[in-house]
Amino acid sequence: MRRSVHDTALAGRAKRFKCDIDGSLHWPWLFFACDSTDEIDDAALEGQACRVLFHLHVMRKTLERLSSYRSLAIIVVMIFISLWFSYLDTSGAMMKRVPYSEFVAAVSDGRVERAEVASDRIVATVRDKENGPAEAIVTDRVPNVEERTLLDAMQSKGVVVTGIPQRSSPWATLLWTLAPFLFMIALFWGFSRMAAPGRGRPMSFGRSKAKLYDRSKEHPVTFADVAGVDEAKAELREVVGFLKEPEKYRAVGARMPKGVLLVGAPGTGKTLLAKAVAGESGVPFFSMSGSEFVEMFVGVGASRVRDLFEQAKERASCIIFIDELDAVGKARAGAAGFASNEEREQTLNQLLVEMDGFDSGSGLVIMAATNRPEILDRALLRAGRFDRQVVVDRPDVRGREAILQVHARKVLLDADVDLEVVAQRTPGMVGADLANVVNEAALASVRRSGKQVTFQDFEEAIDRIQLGLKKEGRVMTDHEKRRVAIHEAGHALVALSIEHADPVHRVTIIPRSIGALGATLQLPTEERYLLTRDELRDRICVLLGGRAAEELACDGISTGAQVDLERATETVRRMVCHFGMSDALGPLTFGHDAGGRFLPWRPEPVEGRNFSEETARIIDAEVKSIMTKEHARARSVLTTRRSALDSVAHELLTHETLQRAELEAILGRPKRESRPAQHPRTAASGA
Ligand SMILES: Nc1ncnc2c1ncn2[C@@H]1O[C@H](COP(=O)(O)OP(=O)(O)OP(=O)(O)O)[C@@H](O)[C@H]1O
Ligand SMILES: [Zn+2]
Repeated sequence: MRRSVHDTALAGRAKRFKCDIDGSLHWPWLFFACDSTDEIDDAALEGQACRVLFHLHVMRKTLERLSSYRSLAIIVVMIFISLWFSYLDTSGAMMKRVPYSEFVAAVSDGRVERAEVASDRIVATVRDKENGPAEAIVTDRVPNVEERTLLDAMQSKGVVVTGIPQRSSPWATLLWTLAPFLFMIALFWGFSRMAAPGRGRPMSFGRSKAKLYDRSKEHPVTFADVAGVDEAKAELREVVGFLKEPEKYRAVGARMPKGVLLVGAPGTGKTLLAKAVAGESGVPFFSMSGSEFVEMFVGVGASRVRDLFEQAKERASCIIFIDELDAVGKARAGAAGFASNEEREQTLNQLLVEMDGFDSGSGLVIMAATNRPEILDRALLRAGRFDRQVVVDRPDVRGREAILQVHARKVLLDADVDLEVVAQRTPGMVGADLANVVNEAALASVRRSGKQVTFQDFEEAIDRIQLGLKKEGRVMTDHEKRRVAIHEAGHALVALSIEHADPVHRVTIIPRSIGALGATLQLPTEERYLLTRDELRDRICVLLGGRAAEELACDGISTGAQVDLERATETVRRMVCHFGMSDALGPLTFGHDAGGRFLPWRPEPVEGRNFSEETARIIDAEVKSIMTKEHARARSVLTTRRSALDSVAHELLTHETLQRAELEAILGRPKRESRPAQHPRTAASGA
């Protein structure tokens, strides 16, 4: 009786196949194998027959992958052509065929030049009777008839006689001709086996490399794991709402944004937020980095984009997350642009096409992250694409505390640890840095074999991250040590003496691995978003304090002030060129600002100067004049407090590190009002 293979049988067979064929089987193939076996009796499917059938079907699948029957047809034709030629070659069908007697006559006439003798025929080169040109002939050999006499006759006439290989059987010929093709097929078979999930994919350039996070498999990230970015979270809650209950939105006719772009400085938690959206809404999450799309070959990126969207659409509702969107989404070069990059542009175009190509009600949400929104192609940002932009800001002091709390859940904290103070000590740090601080503190605790993480461990961790490792093994001469002490004392004293400088938190002459021989740590009194001209000037003055102290108290100056001078010059230049803070030039800006919004550096140099030679000269003069003024001011502060400078330097040499209270004890009450430290931010000046 013939009947269909029903589901349970199929499932059982699938299990068996799985162990039979070392796990490389996956479901689609099984279905493929079965859509033709359903006509076959169940019993016949058992055992060997079943396996053979399966292999045959897999083979067919493989051939299909070879872009199917057209190439198969070509292969078959090629096989026939080569078979035909080898037949002609071995049978001598293109040569003149002569009767045996005629050949014998030619031998006795001495017209035969050479002869190749096989078991069933003789191929020879024979001149014709008029001594014309030699031609190749073939004759059927009659075995055992006058054989010896013929050979003797040929030898006596000086014919070169050689043997030729036996004509091989047609089957062997077929096999040899087929060998390369069989080899190729085997190769593809191997490749397609490798294409099974969980293995490398040699033939899959165009496949997207997206990683799929399935909520059911991993511990899902939720909004509780992301702290300090409350505005961003609030905006993303809406996306979660949509993914959870799309009908509610559809009912009112509300359209969800197709794309959400997270912008913010590196390490602020953009990736984490995207994962949290997936975790909260419980949908699959495809994650891929922008740089993974772009390969050397034109067209690969585009097909990866296509593949990614195809995979995602099958699984909607789901989230596609593209990290480092700027790697593909950089503005396209104009028509005249030399540096146009064909591959990247194609990839970007494909991305634009795909984003247009799905319906915003389909449950597919695209999220992307970048820290360079300013270089993105305008087309990406227009309505209907990444039409919602969420800024993930650097956390403020309360945000930092919240982030520290999230990460401190995983470590054993000593009772003396106040995360609020740690947050105050880590201004400017982002989520990734803070995660690092907690981890470094835990490591510090292990190093000293502690049971819990103490506040001291946190202090050490912060220093490690801000200033680099302590270089305790570094031996400095007493001379050098004294110079560093004076230099740092100079910074500290100037900072304590002028009105707008941030209070000094700590001075140290312990060398650190990031090039600094000592450091003066200042913490601002509150979280600041603006700086006045006076504050900037005072900063410059503090930076120049180190050099000024060396001039006054050491014999001559040293290389130790390089970093200070660089920073001071950069600040002055920005004051003059970008902040309009110079009297001679007035409220104008010159040149291009040297930083992105979220990155402190500009990745590509901006060419061209938008001011005249004359202005350039005035800018230089202004920069120089401000620097000179501040330098003179620092010197005068230190000259009037020369004895204080010496005593701070002396204390530094004995104790190596001075805290704020100790400094104040040496100097007496500072001259200016010091406001209580609440929301500090750091400005560490190097050696
Ligand atoms: N707001 C935050 N709350 C808790 N942890 C955070 C936060 N921000 C960052 N982190 C920690 O830092 C790690 C790195 O963050 P993430 O990769 O999300 O940053 P990113 O903004 O995507 O950085 P990049 O722009 O460099 O890709 C996270 O795995 C997490 O441990
Ligand atoms: Zn210095």
